[in-house]
Amino acid sequence: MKRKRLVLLSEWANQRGISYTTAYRMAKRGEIPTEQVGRFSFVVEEVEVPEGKGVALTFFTHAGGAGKTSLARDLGYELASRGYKVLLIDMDPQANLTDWLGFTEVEPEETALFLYEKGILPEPKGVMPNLYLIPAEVSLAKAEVVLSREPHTAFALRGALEELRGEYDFIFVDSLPSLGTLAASAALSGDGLVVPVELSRKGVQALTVVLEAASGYANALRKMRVWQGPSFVRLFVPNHMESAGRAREAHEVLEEIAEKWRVPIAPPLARRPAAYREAQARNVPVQLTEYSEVREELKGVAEKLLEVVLPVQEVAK
Ligand SMILES: Nc1ncnc2c1ncn2[C@@H]1O[C@H](COP(=O)(O)OP(=O)(O)OP(=O)(O)O)[C@@H](O)[C@H]1O
Repeated sequence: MKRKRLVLLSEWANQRGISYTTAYRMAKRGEIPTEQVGRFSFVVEEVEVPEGKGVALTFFTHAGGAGKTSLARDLGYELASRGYKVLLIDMDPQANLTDWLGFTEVEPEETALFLYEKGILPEPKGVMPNLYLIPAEVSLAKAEVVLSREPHTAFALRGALEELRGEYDFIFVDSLPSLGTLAASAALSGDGLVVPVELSRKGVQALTVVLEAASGYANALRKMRVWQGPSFVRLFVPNHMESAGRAREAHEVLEEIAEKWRVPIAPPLARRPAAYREAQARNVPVQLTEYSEVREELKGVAEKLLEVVLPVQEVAK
């Protein structure tokens, strides 16, 4: 299927060995099709991408600050700019994903709360070409009350996503830092978990609990005959990598855990506080900050994710 792919004008110029000024002038004269996203100009190219098969993944860990939300935002942007149609669902009442994408005025009925209370998943909002968002706001926390009163509602999101899979290539669910009922409902909604891991002693220790929880979710889905595979955790994404020895030690422990549980590991993302602060302040993915080295890192993580999920996607077809 043909889709629009967005290439940063500066990157497009680089690829062709021409100066940014020349590319900018060509865009101004209408010689190349461009689209504006915030203050960034993109060249629009047509690409062939596989038809929407809707791989749904939950960004999951109870460990706070590991990078679930940043990763959902940045991988969502990365895949959308390659031409994949991506839906992000903010399942965290903190609503950082929603805020960071610049959505500030959100009503409770525009969030997943509407699904738990009324059985309807709200209409996604457009973020940029190929990228959509179901936002959150603080009252999404009330979904926990519904879930404790009506535990079977835990599968509501999974059911709603089944209907949406045909429309999107990827659905990324950003879970909250908890192992409670709302986090479980988010985890049960798709084809497995993407787990960002802070490269520290505490960060890798937290994985024991994540892997136990993941086994529980996988067992429930196996019993329903809706999931099978070696591990429900589909990818570890090491984050906050520093050059200090402690991060390397943590990576070695992560490698042992990953081997034992048969979970692939993505290339690590370096700790770059200034880049992530700038991304939040300007409501853009981190790839659109001044820190261009982070773009290559995110490309590497996206490649690994595609390698991990696409074969299963073919099988599930
Ligand atoms: N590689 C990184 N380098 C520096 N800062 C980062 C990096 N990745 C994420 N951050 C920052 O760390 C903070 C926590 O990240 P994020 O909110 O994505 O994690 P989370 O797991 O979703 O958190 P929560 O537990 O609150 O849901 C954010 O301020 C984010 O900008």
